[in-house]
Amino acid sequence: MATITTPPATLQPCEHARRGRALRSSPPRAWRRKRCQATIRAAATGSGRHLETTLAASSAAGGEEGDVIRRLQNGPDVRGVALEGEKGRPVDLTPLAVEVIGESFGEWLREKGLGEGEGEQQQRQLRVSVGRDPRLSGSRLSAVLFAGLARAGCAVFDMGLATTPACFMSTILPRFDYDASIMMTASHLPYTRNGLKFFTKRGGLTSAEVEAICDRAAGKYVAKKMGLGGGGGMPPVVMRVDLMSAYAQHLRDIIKERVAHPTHYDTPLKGFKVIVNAGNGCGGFFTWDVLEKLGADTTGSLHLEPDGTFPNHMPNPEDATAMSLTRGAVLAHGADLGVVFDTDVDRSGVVDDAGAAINGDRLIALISAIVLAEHPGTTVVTDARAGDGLTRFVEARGGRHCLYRVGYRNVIDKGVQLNADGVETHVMMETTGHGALKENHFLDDGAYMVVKIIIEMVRMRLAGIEGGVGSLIKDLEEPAESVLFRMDIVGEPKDAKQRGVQAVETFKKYIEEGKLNGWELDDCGDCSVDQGCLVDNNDQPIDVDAYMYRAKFHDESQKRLGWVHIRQSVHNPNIALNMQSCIPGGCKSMATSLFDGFLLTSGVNEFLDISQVQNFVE
Ligand SMILES: O=P(O)(O)OC[C@H]1O[C@H](O)[C@H](O)[C@@H](O)[C@@H]1O
Repeated sequence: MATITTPPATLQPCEHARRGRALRSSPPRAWRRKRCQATIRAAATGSGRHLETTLAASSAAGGEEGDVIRRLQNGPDVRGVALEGEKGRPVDLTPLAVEVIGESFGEWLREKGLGEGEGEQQQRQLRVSVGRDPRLSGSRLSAVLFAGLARAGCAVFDMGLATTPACFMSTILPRFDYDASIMMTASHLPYTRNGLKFFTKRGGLTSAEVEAICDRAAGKYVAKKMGLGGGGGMPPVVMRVDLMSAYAQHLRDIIKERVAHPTHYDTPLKGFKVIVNAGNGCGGFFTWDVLEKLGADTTGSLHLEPDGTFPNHMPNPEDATAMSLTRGAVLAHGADLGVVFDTDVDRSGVVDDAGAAINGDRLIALISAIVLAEHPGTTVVTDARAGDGLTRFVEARGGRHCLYRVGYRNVIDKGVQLNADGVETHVMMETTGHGALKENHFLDDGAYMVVKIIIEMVRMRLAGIEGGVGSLIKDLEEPAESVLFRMDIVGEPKDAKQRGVQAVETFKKYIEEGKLNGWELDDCGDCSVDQGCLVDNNDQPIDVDAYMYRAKFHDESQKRLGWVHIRQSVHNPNIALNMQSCIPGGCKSMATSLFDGFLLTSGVNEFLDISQVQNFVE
């Protein structure tokens, strides 16, 4: 297999990147050789003594065993298999892994200077909260997470079942005001998985920060395996706190204040019927603690009880069953709105009163329409899988559309960067339903997105506007076709990431060298964001989510048929190939061109399972 030596090249360096930041040509950190010495400080159990062991990076932090921990990093999250039951995937998110990651996070926080230099006390104890989704592995893994945090000297606050955005809000809401928070969740992934998301008051940690924590944890893991890490001792003291009631009140207050109902201020949702489908994840609270307390009728809501086996369907606004069951309930009960949350409520989708599913591009359009009315001319950042119709929708309302890398953190970070560069950017949304607003701490919060939509729904009725919220996006042009293929990366799991990069880079090279007729890499032109900022400047190449490209296809008559977006999955060893066409049959033409001209001829079929594309073409 060829070794990747070139960094993922620039499609077209973005103006914002050109301003002051040099492009680095280093390979992604995940497989960069660590040359430093790793110091493992291991506290001897009970005795208070410290063993200090210095190991060469190649045998500890850089060694095979430590890679067990590093491979748990999925972009800005930690994700892994926590329960037996997945064919070919052993448990890797073990209690020991979670404990050392928790401990490393606590130490990392201290190193970042949190809790220092406040008044007389030079260093106060850091306060870290922990929430979790209802997964079966959650309570066992929480216990070791608490232990890891306590070993790092943190005071631990257990919020029990919570949502990911609520965890972040526990660092902001006055009664809580924690230094940091961890949410234990694997979002919409199967019940066998679990994971961690990290927050400080600044927001979610970046991929690079999580990588640093995992690197540190890898050293601890190796030391513990060698019997050097201590452990045991007294169980940590953990304070149980009720965060979700305060978070729900925070959401209720926003709705009350912004609707400012002229006749019933405290119950602005009186007369509205709203269906919630929580998919047995964490979103049930929104029904009884937000909607009903504001006067809404929620009869007919679905799967509100948390159940870590997810017996009905995965909680996910992209899930066809979740959307169609919600649609059925909305129509059966004559509801004004249906709401679908993902497991940990950082994503959502809705169904309008006519039963139309509003997720993906439609949800981005709906939120953009609402926010553009409040902030004319604002920029909307999405991932590059958004359709051309969405760009026209945003532009028709005076907004600007910036298409960026897939991955919610990438999209949010791009918005933060644009604002810092003076480009007013209020909306950052991924087509998966992760949506963040500038007005809400740049936090991807599925419940807050629904709050925005509900406020608009009530305002429309108060203003006597006919039609539900769906009427706000009636001019959104949809693509004629859209397809997603997954090509599994075959072979040794440890080589999967590198093979994935190889496949994606080969695709790019093929197009650049003119080996694929009709194809052209999409770029951002002169980088005015209104032309779509399809930029991959990769000044900070991080793991797999730095390597992704979008290319457009023209047929022999130079007619543009659509585009393809290629990238490596962050969760599983596969290449995701999204295709969108503006004409019926366009996806088949594009798939055929790629199959014959690239997949069969470039050699990538030696390590990619291309059968999905083949079946589609044939
Ligand atoms: O790479 P995939 O398996 O398609 O998953 C990609 C998606 O994973 C998660 O859901 C992240 O939250 C999203 O930001 C990301 O787009």
